[in-house]
Amino acid sequence: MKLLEGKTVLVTGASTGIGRAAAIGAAQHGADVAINYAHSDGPAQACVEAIQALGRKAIAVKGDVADPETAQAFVAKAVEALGKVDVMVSNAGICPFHSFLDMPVDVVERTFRVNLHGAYFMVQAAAQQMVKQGHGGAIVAVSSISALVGGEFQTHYTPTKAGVHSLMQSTAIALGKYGIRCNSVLPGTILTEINKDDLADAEKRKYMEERTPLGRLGMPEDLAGPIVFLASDMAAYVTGAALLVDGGMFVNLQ
Ligand SMILES: NC(=O)C1=CN([C@@H]2O[C@H](COP(=O)(O)OP(=O)(O)OC[C@H]3O[C@@H](n4cnc5c(N)ncnc54)[C@H](OP(=O)(O)O)[C@@H]3O)[C@@H](O)[C@H]2O)C=CC1
Ligand SMILES: C[C@H](O)[C@@H]1OC(=O)[C@H](O)[C@@H]1O
Repeated sequence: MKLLEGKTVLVTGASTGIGRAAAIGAAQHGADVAINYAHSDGPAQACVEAIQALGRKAIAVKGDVADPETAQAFVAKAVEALGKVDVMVSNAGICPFHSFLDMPVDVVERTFRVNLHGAYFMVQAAAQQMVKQGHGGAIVAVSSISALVGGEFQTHYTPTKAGVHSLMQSTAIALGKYGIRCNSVLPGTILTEINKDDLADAEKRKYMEERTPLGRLGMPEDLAGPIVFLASDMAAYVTGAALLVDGGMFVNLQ
């Protein structure tokens, strides 16, 4: 059963990792897809080709989500190429691990701007278009288990993920009257580029695996199903919700 037949889905940060898996997952469920990315031209093009190989339309639009104009341009180009916006998956993010006491100001500001300001303006631009179209829509933001728990080397990152979770709660209220649903997924530790260096430490990786009741770290594809579900009419009465996708890590106190 295809859950997104006839829908147009926009995904930010979809050259690699969770965004790429979400974009391809949406195409497997019948959607045309526009992806945003910042630097990785080759992987972004490869993602577009993977979607086209599934028989769906796809475009890649390069742009830094930290710049509010990127959001307006992404939505405009998606509408020009694919006709409309039904779903926005706000996923782009960075996590430059760093200790707290000597945290450089520019690392904090960049992380806030990409992860939180970027999500805010992408969600706003998509919602403006959905309201103009007049037939509702769905927004799924990629927050994190880190919205709920802390990290010693993530003091600049975890507040952005809590912020994204909170943004979905408030936009669910602001946009419900337009039939636009807003939800977040909260991934646990998923093996992607963002944590390749961090998890190169074999001891840390083993510790993270052992903390996960399902016995393994996540793969980007583990997020595709939950994101497609929240984007689809199967979740027609779900808004303002947050779905942990963490192999059980959050509940594993001892
Ligand atoms: N991996 C994990 O364990 C977890 C990840 N997350 C969240 O998942 C999201 C995706 O990360 P993940 O897939 O893991 O990591 P990746 O590094 O694989 O993917 C990050 C994506 O975001 C894009 N991106 C980065 N900065 C910008 C920017 N300024 N403007 C536009 N696009 C940008 C990258 O594009 P490019 O390469 O072109 O720069 C890339 O496509 C993030 O929001 C992260 O916080 C949440 C919980 C756990
Ligand atoms: C990048 C980290 O490995 C990852 O990011 C998150 O949001 C998770 O909490 C993990 O710490």
